[in-house]
Amino acid sequence: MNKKRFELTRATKRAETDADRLVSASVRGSEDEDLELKLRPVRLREFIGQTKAKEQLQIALEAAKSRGEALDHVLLYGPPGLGKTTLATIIANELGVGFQQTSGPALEKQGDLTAILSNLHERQVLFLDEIHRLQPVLEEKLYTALEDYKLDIIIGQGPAARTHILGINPFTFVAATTRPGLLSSPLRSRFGILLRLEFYTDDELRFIVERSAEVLGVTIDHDGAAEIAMRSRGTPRIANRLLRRVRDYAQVRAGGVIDRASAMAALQMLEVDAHGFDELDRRLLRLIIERYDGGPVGLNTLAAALGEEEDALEEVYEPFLMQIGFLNRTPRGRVVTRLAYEHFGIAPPVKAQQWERPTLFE
Ligand SMILES: Nc1ncnc2c1ncn2[C@@H]1O[C@H](COP(=O)(O)OP(=O)(O)OP(=O)(O)O)[C@@H](O)[C@H]1O
Repeated sequence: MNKKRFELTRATKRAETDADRLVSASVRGSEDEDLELKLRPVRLREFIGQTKAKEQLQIALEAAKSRGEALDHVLLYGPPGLGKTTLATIIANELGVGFQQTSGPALEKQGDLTAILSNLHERQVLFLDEIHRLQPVLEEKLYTALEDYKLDIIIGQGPAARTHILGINPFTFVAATTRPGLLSSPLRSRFGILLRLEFYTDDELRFIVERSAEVLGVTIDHDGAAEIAMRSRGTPRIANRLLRRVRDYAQVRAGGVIDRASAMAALQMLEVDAHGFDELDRRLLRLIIERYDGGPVGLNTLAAALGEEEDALEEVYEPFLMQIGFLNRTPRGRVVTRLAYEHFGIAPPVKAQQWERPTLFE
Protein backbone atom coordinates (compact mmCIF):
# COMPACT_ATOMS: atom_id res chain seq x y z
CA MET A 1 0.00 0.00 0.00
CA ASN A 2 1.49 3.39 -0.90
CA LYS A 3 1.85 6.12 1.71
CA LYS A 4 -1.02 8.27 0.47
CA ARG A 5 -3.42 5.36 0.35
CA PHE A 6 -2.30 4.27 3.81
CA GLU A 7 -3.04 7.79 5.10
CA LEU A 8 -6.47 7.78 3.48
CA THR A 9 -7.29 4.34 4.91
CA ARG A 10 -6.26 5.54 8.36
CA ALA A 11 -8.38 8.66 7.98
CA THR A 12 -11.41 6.61 6.89
CA LYS A 13 -10.94 4.21 9.81
CA ARG A 14 -10.64 7.17 12.17
CA ALA A 15 -13.80 8.73 10.78
CA GLU A 16 -15.68 5.45 11.11
CA THR A 17 -14.66 4.96 14.76
CA ASP A 18 -15.52 8.52 15.60
CA ALA A 19 -18.81 8.43 13.71
CA ASP A 20 -20.11 5.76 16.11
CA ARG A 21 -20.13 8.20 18.98
CA LEU A 22 -23.21 10.22 19.86
CA VAL A 23 -20.96 13.10 20.93
CA SER A 24 -18.77 12.91 17.84
CA ALA A 25 -18.04 16.28 16.26
CA SER A 26 -18.01 14.64 12.81
CA VAL A 27 -21.07 14.20 10.62
CA ARG A 28 -22.84 10.91 11.50
CA GLY A 29 -24.77 9.70 8.48
CA SER A 30 -27.47 11.15 6.28
CA GLU A 31 -29.79 12.11 9.16
CA ASP A 32 -27.12 14.55 10.37
CA GLU A 33 -26.63 15.92 6.87
CA ASP A 34 -30.36 16.56 6.39
CA LEU A 35 -30.61 18.25 9.77
CA GLU A 36 -27.59 20.43 9.11
CA LEU A 37 -28.97 21.69 5.83
CA LYS A 38 -32.14 22.75 7.63
CA LEU A 39 -30.35 24.38 10.57
CA ARG A 40 -27.41 26.05 8.86
CA PRO A 41 -27.46 29.85 9.36
CA VAL A 42 -27.60 31.65 6.01
CA ARG A 43 -26.39 35.17 6.87
CA LEU A 44 -23.58 36.44 9.06
CA ARG A 45 -26.01 38.05 11.54
CA GLU A 46 -27.61 34.62 12.21
CA PHE A 47 -24.23 33.02 12.90
CA ILE A 48 -23.90 32.85 16.68
CA GLY A 49 -20.59 33.31 18.54
CA GLN A 50 -17.05 33.44 17.04
CA THR A 51 -17.05 37.20 17.63
CA LYS A 52 -13.44 37.76 16.59
CA ALA A 53 -13.67 35.78 13.35
CA LYS A 54 -17.03 37.35 12.51
CA GLU A 55 -15.79 40.90 13.00
CA GLN A 56 -12.71 40.31 10.87
CA LEU A 57 -14.84 38.76 8.15
CA GLN A 58 -17.48 41.48 8.25
CA ILE A 59 -14.90 44.20 7.62
CA ALA A 60 -13.25 42.26 4.78
CA LEU A 61 -16.65 41.54 3.17
CA GLU A 62 -17.74 45.17 3.29
CA ALA A 63 -14.42 46.38 1.90
CA ALA A 64 -14.48 43.85 -0.97
CA LYS A 65 -18.09 44.69 -1.79
CA SER A 66 -17.48 48.42 -1.83
CA ARG A 67 -14.46 47.97 -4.13
CA GLY A 68 -16.38 45.58 -6.35
CA GLU A 69 -13.54 43.06 -6.12
CA ALA A 70 -13.33 39.38 -5.23
CA LEU A 71 -12.81 38.85 -1.50
CA ASP A 72 -9.29 37.84 -0.50
CA HIS A 73 -8.76 34.08 -0.06
CA VAL A 74 -9.89 32.78 3.34
CA LEU A 75 -8.49 29.96 5.48
CA LEU A 76 -10.84 28.64 8.18
CA TYR A 77 -9.30 26.38 10.77
CA GLY A 78 -10.36 24.70 13.99
CA PRO A 79 -11.85 21.44 15.30
CA PRO A 80 -14.70 19.75 13.39
CA GLY A 81 -18.32 20.85 13.74
CA LEU A 82 -17.63 24.46 14.73
CA GLY A 83 -19.05 26.04 11.57
CA LYS A 84 -16.35 26.18 8.90
CA THR A 85 -18.62 24.99 6.08
CA THR A 86 -21.39 27.20 7.41
CA LEU A 87 -19.13 30.27 7.30
CA ALA A 88 -17.97 29.43 3.78
CA THR A 89 -21.58 29.36 2.54
CA ILE A 90 -22.31 32.57 4.45
CA ILE A 91 -19.39 34.29 2.68
CA ALA A 92 -20.93 33.43 -0.70
CA ASN A 93 -24.39 34.53 0.46
CA GLU A 94 -23.12 37.84 1.83
CA LEU A 95 -21.22 38.54 -1.40
CA GLY A 96 -24.24 37.48 -3.46
CA VAL A 97 -22.10 35.11 -5.56
CA GLY A 98 -22.16 31.43 -6.51
CA PHE A 99 -20.78 28.69 -4.26
CA GLN A 100 -19.03 25.51 -5.23
CA GLN A 101 -17.78 22.90 -2.78
CA THR A 102 -15.22 20.14 -3.00
CA SER A 103 -12.65 18.59 -0.69
CA GLY A 104 -8.95 17.66 -0.62
CA PRO A 105 -9.49 13.87 -0.80
CA ALA A 106 -12.13 14.22 -3.56
CA LEU A 107 -9.63 15.80 -5.97
CA GLU A 108 -7.57 12.97 -7.41
CA LYS A 109 -6.28 14.13 -10.79
CA GLN A 110 -4.87 17.40 -12.08
CA GLY A 111 -7.71 17.42 -14.60
CA ASP A 112 -10.30 17.55 -11.76
CA LEU A 113 -8.81 20.73 -10.37
CA THR A 114 -8.29 22.31 -13.81
CA ALA A 115 -11.91 21.65 -14.72
CA ILE A 116 -13.20 23.22 -11.51
CA LEU A 117 -10.95 26.28 -11.69
CA SER A 118 -11.53 27.00 -15.36
CA ASN A 119 -15.31 26.90 -14.93
CA LEU A 120 -15.48 29.35 -12.03
CA HIS A 121 -17.62 32.45 -12.49
CA GLU A 122 -16.34 35.95 -11.74
CA ARG A 123 -15.90 36.53 -7.97
CA GLN A 124 -17.57 33.26 -6.96
CA VAL A 125 -16.59 31.25 -3.89
CA LEU A 126 -14.78 27.94 -4.26
CA PHE A 127 -14.81 26.04 -0.96
CA LEU A 128 -12.26 23.28 -0.39
CA ASP A 129 -12.74 21.25 2.80
CA GLU A 130 -9.89 19.25 4.36
CA ILE A 131 -7.24 21.14 2.41
CA HIS A 132 -4.51 19.39 4.43
CA ARG A 133 -5.37 16.22 2.50
CA LEU A 134 -4.84 17.79 -0.95
CA GLN A 135 -2.16 16.07 -3.00
CA PRO A 136 1.12 18.05 -3.24
CA VAL A 137 1.04 18.26 -7.08
CA LEU A 138 -2.42 19.77 -6.96
CA GLU A 139 -1.36 22.15 -4.22
CA GLU A 140 1.40 23.48 -6.48
CA LYS A 141 -1.10 23.92 -9.30
CA LEU A 142 -3.21 26.03 -7.03
CA TYR A 143 -0.47 28.56 -6.33
CA THR A 144 -0.64 30.48 -9.63
CA ALA A 145 -4.43 30.16 -9.69
CA LEU A 146 -4.64 31.80 -6.27
CA GLU A 147 -2.06 34.46 -6.94
CA ASP A 148 -2.51 35.52 -10.55
CA TYR A 149 -5.74 33.77 -11.56
CA LYS A 150 -3.74 31.77 -14.09
CA LEU A 151 -3.37 28.05 -14.67
CA ASP A 152 -0.49 26.22 -16.32
CA ILE A 153 -1.90 23.43 -18.38
CA ILE A 154 -0.07 20.84 -20.43
CA ILE A 155 -1.47 20.04 -23.86
CA GLY A 156 -0.40 16.83 -25.60
CA GLN A 157 1.92 14.10 -24.41
CA GLY A 158 5.59 13.13 -24.62
CA PRO A 159 7.96 15.30 -26.73
CA ALA A 160 5.00 17.05 -28.35
CA ALA A 161 3.65 18.28 -24.99
CA ARG A 162 3.35 22.06 -24.67
CA THR A 163 2.50 24.20 -21.66
CA HIS A 164 -0.22 26.73 -22.06
CA ILE A 165 -1.25 29.49 -19.65
CA LEU A 166 -4.97 29.69 -19.14
CA GLY A 167 -6.57 32.75 -17.53
CA ILE A 168 -9.34 32.08 -15.01
CA ASN A 169 -11.94 34.39 -13.49
CA PRO A 170 -10.97 36.17 -10.26
CA PHE A 171 -12.54 34.12 -7.48
CA THR A 172 -12.46 33.70 -3.71
CA PHE A 173 -10.91 30.53 -2.45
CA VAL A 174 -12.18 29.46 0.98
CA ALA A 175 -10.36 26.50 2.47
CA ALA A 176 -11.00 24.66 5.72
CA THR A 177 -8.81 22.45 7.83
CA THR A 178 -8.73 20.83 11.24
CA ARG A 179 -4.92 20.56 10.95
CA PRO A 180 -3.45 23.97 10.00
CA GLY A 181 0.00 22.79 11.09
CA LEU A 182 0.10 20.36 8.15
CA LEU A 183 -0.18 23.13 5.52
CA SER A 184 3.03 24.14 3.79
CA SER A 185 4.08 27.74 4.32
CA PRO A 186 3.81 28.66 0.58
CA LEU A 187 0.19 27.51 0.68
CA ARG A 188 -0.58 29.29 3.94
CA SER A 189 0.91 32.53 2.60
CA ARG A 190 -1.65 32.56 -0.27
CA PHE A 191 -4.47 33.32 2.19
CA GLY A 192 -5.15 36.97 3.02
CA ILE A 193 -7.69 36.19 5.75
CA LEU A 194 -7.00 33.54 8.38
CA LEU A 195 -9.90 32.78 10.71
CA ARG A 196 -9.54 30.50 13.67
CA LEU A 197 -12.76 29.01 15.03
CA GLU A 198 -12.93 28.39 18.76
CA PHE A 199 -15.09 26.12 20.89
CA TYR A 200 -18.39 27.84 21.78
CA THR A 201 -19.35 28.95 25.29
CA ASP A 202 -22.35 27.33 27.01
CA ASP A 203 -24.37 30.54 26.51
CA GLU A 204 -23.63 30.64 22.78
CA LEU A 205 -24.60 26.99 22.46
CA ARG A 206 -27.82 27.65 24.35
CA PHE A 207 -28.72 30.31 21.75
CA ILE A 208 -27.91 27.83 18.98
CA VAL A 209 -30.10 25.13 20.61
CA GLU A 210 -32.97 27.61 21.05
CA ARG A 211 -32.67 28.76 17.44
CA SER A 212 -32.55 25.17 16.16
CA ALA A 213 -35.57 24.24 18.32
CA GLU A 214 -37.50 27.12 16.79
CA VAL A 215 -36.61 26.04 13.25
CA LEU A 216 -37.64 22.43 14.07
CA GLY A 217 -40.84 23.53 15.85
CA VAL A 218 -39.78 21.98 19.19
CA THR A 219 -41.00 23.41 22.51
CA ILE A 220 -38.01 23.97 24.78
CA ASP A 221 -37.50 26.19 27.79
CA HIS A 222 -34.40 28.13 28.81
CA ASP A 223 -33.19 25.48 31.30
CA GLY A 224 -33.74 22.60 28.89
CA ALA A 225 -31.66 24.39 26.24
CA ALA A 226 -28.96 25.17 28.83
CA GLU A 227 -28.78 21.50 29.84
CA ILE A 228 -28.21 20.38 26.22
CA ALA A 229 -25.71 23.21 25.63
CA MET A 230 -23.64 22.25 28.66
CA ARG A 231 -23.18 18.70 27.39
CA SER A 232 -22.35 19.59 23.77
CA ARG A 233 -18.55 19.83 24.06
CA GLY A 234 -18.46 23.41 22.80
CA THR A 235 -19.66 22.18 19.38
CA PRO A 236 -22.85 23.25 17.53
CA ARG A 237 -22.99 20.03 15.51
CA ILE A 238 -23.18 18.00 18.74
CA ALA A 239 -25.72 20.43 20.25
CA ASN A 240 -28.03 19.98 17.27
CA ARG A 241 -27.66 16.20 17.38
CA LEU A 242 -28.38 16.02 21.12
CA LEU A 243 -31.38 18.29 20.63
CA ARG A 244 -32.81 15.82 18.12
CA ARG A 245 -32.34 12.87 20.44
CA VAL A 246 -33.77 14.74 23.44
CA ARG A 247 -36.73 15.78 21.29
CA ASP A 248 -37.49 12.08 20.61
CA TYR A 249 -37.36 11.31 24.32
CA ALA A 250 -39.54 14.29 25.24
CA GLN A 251 -42.10 13.32 22.61
CA VAL A 252 -42.48 9.80 23.98
CA ARG A 253 -42.01 10.39 27.71
CA ALA A 254 -42.60 14.08 28.50
CA GLY A 255 -45.54 15.34 26.43
CA GLY A 256 -43.23 16.81 23.77
CA VAL A 257 -41.81 19.55 26.01
CA ILE A 258 -38.08 19.85 26.65
CA ASP A 259 -37.34 21.29 30.10
CA ARG A 260 -34.45 20.64 32.46
CA ALA A 261 -35.98 17.41 33.85
CA SER A 262 -36.74 15.82 30.47
CA ALA A 263 -33.37 16.94 28.99
CA MET A 264 -31.49 15.51 31.98
CA ALA A 265 -33.40 12.23 31.89
CA ALA A 266 -32.84 11.84 28.14
CA LEU A 267 -29.14 12.65 28.32
CA GLN A 268 -28.65 10.32 31.24
CA MET A 269 -30.30 7.54 29.25
CA LEU A 270 -27.96 8.33 26.35
CA GLU A 271 -24.99 8.17 28.76
CA VAL A 272 -23.82 11.70 27.97
CA ASP A 273 -22.62 13.13 31.28
CA ALA A 274 -22.55 16.69 32.61
CA HIS A 275 -19.42 17.56 30.61
CA GLY A 276 -20.60 15.86 27.44
CA PHE A 277 -18.15 13.01 28.02
CA ASP A 278 -18.96 9.60 26.70
CA GLU A 279 -17.44 6.20 27.31
CA LEU A 280 -14.30 6.98 25.26
CA ASP A 281 -13.42 10.17 27.12
CA ARG A 282 -13.91 8.43 30.43
CA ARG A 283 -11.72 5.51 29.35
CA LEU A 284 -8.98 7.88 28.22
CA LEU A 285 -8.94 9.90 31.43
CA ARG A 286 -9.27 6.90 33.75
CA LEU A 287 -6.47 5.12 31.94
CA ILE A 288 -4.05 8.00 32.55
CA ILE A 289 -5.17 8.27 36.17
CA GLU A 290 -5.26 4.58 37.06
CA ARG A 291 -2.54 3.02 34.96
CA TYR A 292 -0.10 5.90 34.53
CA ASP A 293 -0.59 7.64 37.83
CA GLY A 294 -1.91 10.80 36.17
CA GLY A 295 0.85 10.89 33.51
CA PRO A 296 2.97 11.97 31.75
CA VAL A 297 2.30 9.26 29.22
CA GLY A 298 3.27 9.31 25.54
CA LEU A 299 0.64 9.59 22.82
CA ASN A 300 1.68 6.31 21.16
CA THR A 301 1.45 4.40 24.45
CA LEU A 302 -2.00 5.84 25.10
CA ALA A 303 -3.20 5.03 21.60
CA ALA A 304 -1.98 1.43 21.89
CA ALA A 305 -3.55 0.96 25.32
CA LEU A 306 -6.90 2.33 24.11
CA GLY A 307 -6.82 0.56 20.75
CA GLU A 308 -7.31 3.92 19.00
CA GLU A 309 -5.43 5.76 16.27
CA GLU A 310 -2.95 8.40 17.45
CA ASP A 311 -4.49 10.89 15.01
CA ALA A 312 -7.96 10.25 16.42
CA LEU A 313 -6.74 10.95 19.94
CA GLU A 314 -4.98 14.12 18.86
CA GLU A 315 -7.67 15.52 16.58
CA VAL A 316 -10.91 14.24 18.04
CA TYR A 317 -10.67 13.50 21.75
CA GLU A 318 -7.91 15.67 23.14
CA PRO A 319 -8.77 19.22 21.94
CA PHE A 320 -11.97 19.40 23.97
CA LEU A 321 -10.45 17.77 27.07
CA MET A 322 -7.65 20.33 26.90
CA GLN A 323 -10.05 23.20 26.31
CA ILE A 324 -11.99 22.43 29.50
CA GLY A 325 -8.78 21.94 31.46
CA PHE A 326 -8.91 18.17 32.10
CA LEU A 327 -5.83 17.28 30.09
CA ASN A 328 -2.48 18.92 29.30
CA ARG A 329 0.07 18.18 26.61
CA THR A 330 3.61 18.50 27.97
CA PRO A 331 6.94 17.73 26.27
CA ARG A 332 7.06 14.50 28.28
CA GLY A 333 3.56 13.34 27.36
CA ARG A 334 -0.08 13.72 28.36
CA VAL A 335 -1.07 14.55 31.93
CA VAL A 336 -4.49 14.83 33.52
CA THR A 337 -5.23 17.76 35.81
CA ARG A 338 -6.83 17.97 39.23
CA LEU A 339 -10.22 18.61 37.57
CA ALA A 340 -10.08 15.14 36.01
CA TYR A 341 -9.41 13.53 39.39
CA GLU A 342 -12.28 15.51 40.92
CA HIS A 343 -14.61 14.46 38.12
CA PHE A 344 -14.10 10.79 39.01
CA GLY A 345 -14.03 11.43 42.77
CA ILE A 346 -10.42 10.20 43.03
CA ALA A 347 -7.91 11.99 45.26
CA PRO A 348 -5.08 13.44 43.13
CA PRO A 349 -1.51 12.48 44.03
CA VAL A 350 0.61 15.42 45.19
CA LYS A 351 2.55 15.52 41.92
CA ALA A 352 -0.63 16.12 39.85
CA GLN A 353 -0.68 19.68 41.18
CA GLN A 354 2.94 20.27 40.23
CA TRP A 355 2.30 19.40 36.59
CA GLU A 356 -0.40 21.99 36.26
CA ARG A 357 2.14 24.73 36.81
CA PRO A 358 4.05 25.36 33.56
CA THR A 359 7.78 25.38 34.12
CA LEU A 360 10.26 27.70 32.45
CA PHE A 361 11.32 24.94 30.09
CA GLU A 362 7.91 23.85 28.78
N1 LIG B 1 -22.30 29.75 14.75
C1 LIG B 1 -23.30 28.92 14.51
N2 LIG B 1 -24.56 29.26 14.76
C2 LIG B 1 -25.56 28.37 14.54
N3 LIG B 1 -25.39 27.11 14.08
C3 LIG B 1 -24.14 26.73 13.80
C4 LIG B 1 -23.04 27.59 13.99
N4 LIG B 1 -21.93 26.95 13.63
C5 LIG B 1 -22.31 25.73 13.23
N5 LIG B 1 -23.64 25.59 13.34
C6 LIG B 1 -24.40 24.36 13.07
O1 LIG B 1 -23.52 23.25 13.21
C7 LIG B 1 -23.55 22.44 12.04
C8 LIG B 1 -22.11 22.04 11.73
O2 LIG B 1 -21.42 23.13 11.20
P1 LIG B 1 -20.42 23.01 9.94
O3 LIG B 1 -20.84 21.90 9.04
O4 LIG B 1 -20.32 24.36 9.34
O5 LIG B 1 -19.11 22.63 10.71
P2 LIG B 1 -17.65 22.40 10.12
O6 LIG B 1 -16.72 23.16 11.01
O7 LIG B 1 -17.62 22.70 8.67
O8 LIG B 1 -17.44 20.88 10.37
P3 LIG B 1 -16.45 19.89 9.55
O9 LIG B 1 -15.09 20.42 9.74
O10 LIG B 1 -16.70 18.58 10.22
O11 LIG B 1 -16.96 19.90 8.13
C9 LIG B 1 -24.21 23.30 10.97
O12 LIG B 1 -25.11 22.60 10.19
C10 LIG B 1 -24.98 24.35 11.70
O13 LIG B 1 -26.33 23.94 11.81
